[in-house]
Amino acid sequence: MSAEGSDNVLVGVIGGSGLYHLDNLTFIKHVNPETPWGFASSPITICALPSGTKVAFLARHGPGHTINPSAVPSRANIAALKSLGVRAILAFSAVGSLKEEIAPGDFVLPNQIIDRTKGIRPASFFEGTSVVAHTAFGDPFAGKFLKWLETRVQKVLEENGSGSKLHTGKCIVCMEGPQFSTRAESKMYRAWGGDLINMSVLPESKLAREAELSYALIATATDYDSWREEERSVTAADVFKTLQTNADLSRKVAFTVLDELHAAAAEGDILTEEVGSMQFAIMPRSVQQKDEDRKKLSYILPAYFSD
Ligand SMILES: CSC[C@H]1O[C@H](OP(=O)(O)O)[C@H](O)[C@@H]1O
Ligand SMILES: Nc1ncnc2[nH]cnc12
Repeated sequence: MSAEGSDNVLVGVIGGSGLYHLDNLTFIKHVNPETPWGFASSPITICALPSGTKVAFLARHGPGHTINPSAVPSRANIAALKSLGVRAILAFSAVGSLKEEIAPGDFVLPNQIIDRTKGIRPASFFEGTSVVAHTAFGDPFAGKFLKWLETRVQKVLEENGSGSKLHTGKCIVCMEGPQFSTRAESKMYRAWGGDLINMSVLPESKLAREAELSYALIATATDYDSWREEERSVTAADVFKTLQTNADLSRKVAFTVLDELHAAAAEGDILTEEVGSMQFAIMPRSVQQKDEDRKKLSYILPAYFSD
């Protein structure tokens, strides 16, 4: 672990489209660790809550939204956050709704994912190494963390009085993009049981699991994608309409939950499922693992790969 860990930053926030900063928190500094997978999307902002609790913030597409979803350096993003000492990641994403009851402006805590990426994104820390690992991903989000968030996010939405609803237990489809879906695809995802769609939750969530980090996504609905017969299909302009309001509300949610989340992370409360989860995922023939690969992997999993 790098010297950056001494900041005691246990919680990382990943901001998506529209959420490029947490300017309701106090800026402390930028850090930009070089990981074995390169640099993160942008320097990571270390910022403080009024209590002094520090958190790390990373803009997924860079602060000027210059990185398209297929090119987000997710391995570097997750590795960099882990190198700071982060144990839990609260990620935000702008999503399309595949269900009538999930309206633009609503917030959602998905618990399942359907993968419609096209295999062009590096999706594992083990890729290209002599180490094989088969990570359990049946429940792609941290279950206890999701439960923990439910009441807290609900409270912020109610207090905000904007009418934004919270939906839980939903399934998000992650498509490759950058173009939006056809009408036929949008309808197919509904038939498959998809409730939401974005271009970012994979491989981010898989990599968080490989790094034994607790990961939850707050999906903020911006549009109805392209399945509604009578409506025109989604455009970026539709997405932009709700992006700013959703981002403002996301900042309120972050401001409200981060102190308590830091405390829970410090106690190990919501982290028990992920820590240790890779132990039986890694194929055990360590004699055949190259030293250079063990060194690389020790950056994210020192418990298994530090000699
Ligand atoms: C701007 S519309 C499509 C774009 O928005 C979402 O980004 P993020 O998940 O980072 O909020 C979606 O995944 C696409 O990348
Ligand atoms: N309709 C949509 N499809 C994919 N990603 C999105 N992000 C926001 N809206 C989206």
